[in-house]
Amino acid sequence: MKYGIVGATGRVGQILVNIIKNSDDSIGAVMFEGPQTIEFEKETVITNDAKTLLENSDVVIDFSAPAATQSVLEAAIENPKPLVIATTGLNDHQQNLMLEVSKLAPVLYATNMSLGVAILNKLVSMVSEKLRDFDIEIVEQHHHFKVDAPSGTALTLAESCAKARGLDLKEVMVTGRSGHVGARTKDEIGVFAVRGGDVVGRHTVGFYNEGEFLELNHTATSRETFARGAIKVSKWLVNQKPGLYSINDALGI
Ligand SMILES: NC(=O)C1=CN([C@@H]2O[C@H](COP(=O)(O)OP(=O)(O)OC[C@H]3O[C@@H](n4cnc5c(N)ncnc54)[C@H](OP(=O)(O)O)[C@@H]3O)[C@@H](O)[C@H]2O)C=CC1
Ligand SMILES: O=C(O)C1=N[C@H](C(=O)O)C[C@H](O)C1
Repeated sequence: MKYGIVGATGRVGQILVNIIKNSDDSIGAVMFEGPQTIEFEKETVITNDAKTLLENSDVVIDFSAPAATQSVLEAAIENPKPLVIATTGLNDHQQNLMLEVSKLAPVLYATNMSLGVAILNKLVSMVSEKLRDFDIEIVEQHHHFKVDAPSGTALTLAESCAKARGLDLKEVMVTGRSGHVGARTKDEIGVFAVRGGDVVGRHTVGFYNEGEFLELNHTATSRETFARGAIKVSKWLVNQKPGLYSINDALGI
């Protein structure tokens, strides 16, 4: 299979490139914005043009930035290809574009490509529904280079918690508290971002009540987890019909 990689020079992209280079698959094309900081095989097309990337790939994996994801989605309307999108911080327009492309080709969007987080997401949904009276607070920790906050994963986890209680996340999410903010309201879901050092990714979903609390935590210790997860779901995605898929669909959980 020929992969197209958006964000090939990035922190995750470089790991992805190395894994695929050492496998039976190949890299048809890579896309990034700035200078070329790593070596590619001579048959790999290096481009910053999404159309060229799609033309030279059987499946595209995207760990980049929302602007790059948008250009790939726009090009995919004309040249649909299976897309695995891992970039976070997408706006409503970009998410709608993804929906449009998914009518033409299989698209999988996951804010976290790890199996552990996929399971965590199912757990928090169950706990949120069963422990209805418990206050939910989510804390995520990431490296100091991360540009979006809260993390895509934290937002997905918050969305699962809200949905399990029949709440609209937009109405109940609180991302900061400072000053005389008053007592916590019952339905609030707090989502807080910590940034520092080289933390790969840590998410804690806490359920707090009087007399007890439960905290569910996932910690990623290597970015290889995300890269390997994305490759695994790509192999599943290429055999699917057009549609918008989740990581749960690909993992069968
Ligand atoms: N779903 C998941 O499991 C995970 C998702 N992520 C998400 O993946 C994304 C990338 O993360 P990370 O690897 O740490 O980021 P980096 O900043 O290290 O890498 C970003 C890559 O995207 C490229 N890029 C940025 N803007 C453009 C553009 N306009 N056109 C083309 N290429 C562009 C960069 O190229 P250049 O450097 O040349 O500008 C670089 O290759 C983030 O959104 C992050 O949240 C990260 C880990 C796991
Ligand atoms: O930017 C990162 O590094 C990560 N981003 C994803 C997110 O925003 O949830 C996934 C992972 O936690 C690492």
